[in-house]
Amino acid sequence: MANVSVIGAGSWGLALARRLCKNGHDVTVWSHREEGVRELREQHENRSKLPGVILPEEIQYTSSLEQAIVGKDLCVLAVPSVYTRSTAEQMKPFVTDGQIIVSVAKGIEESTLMIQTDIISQVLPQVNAAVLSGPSHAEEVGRDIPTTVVAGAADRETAEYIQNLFMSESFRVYTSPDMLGIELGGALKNVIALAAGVADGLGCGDNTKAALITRGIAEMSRLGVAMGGHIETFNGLTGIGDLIVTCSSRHSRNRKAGYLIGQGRTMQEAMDEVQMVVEGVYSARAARILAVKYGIDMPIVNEVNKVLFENKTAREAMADLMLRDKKIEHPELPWKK
Ligand SMILES: NC(=O)c1ccc[n+]([C@@H]2O[C@H](COP(=O)([O-])OP(=O)(O)OC[C@H]3O[C@@H](n4cnc5c(N)ncnc54)[C@H](O)[C@@H]3O)[C@@H](O)[C@H]2O)c1
Ligand SMILES: O=P(O)(O)OC[C@H](O)CO
Repeated sequence: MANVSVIGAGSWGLALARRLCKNGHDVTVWSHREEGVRELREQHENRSKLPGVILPEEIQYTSSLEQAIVGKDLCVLAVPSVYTRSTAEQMKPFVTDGQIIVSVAKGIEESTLMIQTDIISQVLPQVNAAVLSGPSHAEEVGRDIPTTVVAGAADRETAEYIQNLFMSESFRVYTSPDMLGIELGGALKNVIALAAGVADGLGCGDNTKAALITRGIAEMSRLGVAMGGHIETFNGLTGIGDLIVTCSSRHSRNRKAGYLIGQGRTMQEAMDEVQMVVEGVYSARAARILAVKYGIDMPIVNEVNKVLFENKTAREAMADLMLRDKKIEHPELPWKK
């Protein structure tokens, strides 16, 4: 059994801490708030982030990063992606050579366009950065609803170590060497999920949702492959799989924020109302910059940006997407005549 920690006590960090503890590991959870630590010790539940999921009494809680990191076989980094860099900076004095840090956040850093494991490796070059991602809402993982994810690492041994640590009868873990593809899928799907939510908010239907998911994965794959990710990854759990769950689920924060925008709220009003992390808002800007940099056509990402940041109405954005230049669905396919 391993001695592990989860850095970040939001819904995802706690659902994973519970999974690891139920798998028999010693688990310490770090929260950046002393008050959060006290509540978790007393209540064994985060009533605002993950209500109804009671955590095993064996889990330890701390607000000391030293306690959460020193001597741990593996640390899961589960703070929202906008805090990955600042948290990694604070972890610096305590990490050791080769220590496994598993990123579970989904986002592209706006100022650097970097994925999470690259940020971790830049700030903490001595660690072994890996990723765990896939269609996995905390609300379901916390209730042992069957879920499948992917552990990505630079070497097979690390990926299999993570797989063994997390795997259970309700949490199936695959392995993959394509960390870049995994992370781009996780970040970009949030932008498309905002669009799917907007469509729901406008009162569109299932046809619209299917169109956004299908054309969305086409955009994500084009960019991801141009950046060095593998097409198989975008066709898998961390690509189309995560896109489907985020665009369809009642648990999705990104879809919910999009829904509110579709109903007429501003971006800020929607984020305030969701009260949890809406990472698609940050990744949307990064995705648009990357699309320009790599010369990739990303019409849905573009329209999401215009609605979020340029006061374009959701209805106008939808109309403009529908009336873009006429296209061939798969230009690479040959005609018979
Ligand atoms: N919730 C899910 O179902 C889910 C599933 C897969 C991946 N993720 C990813 O996990 C990451 C965390 O999401 P979440 O849903 O747990 O978020 P959340 O909104 O539930 O919780 C965010 C947590 O971040 C912490 N935090 C706030 N400010 C901080 C700071 N300055 N430094 C460090 N920590 C701070 C807070 O204590 C809070 O508990 C995100 O990147 C998300 O994409 C979430
Ligand atoms: O669906 P969201 O927007 O809550 O994002 C959470 C996770 O990425 C789902 O896998």
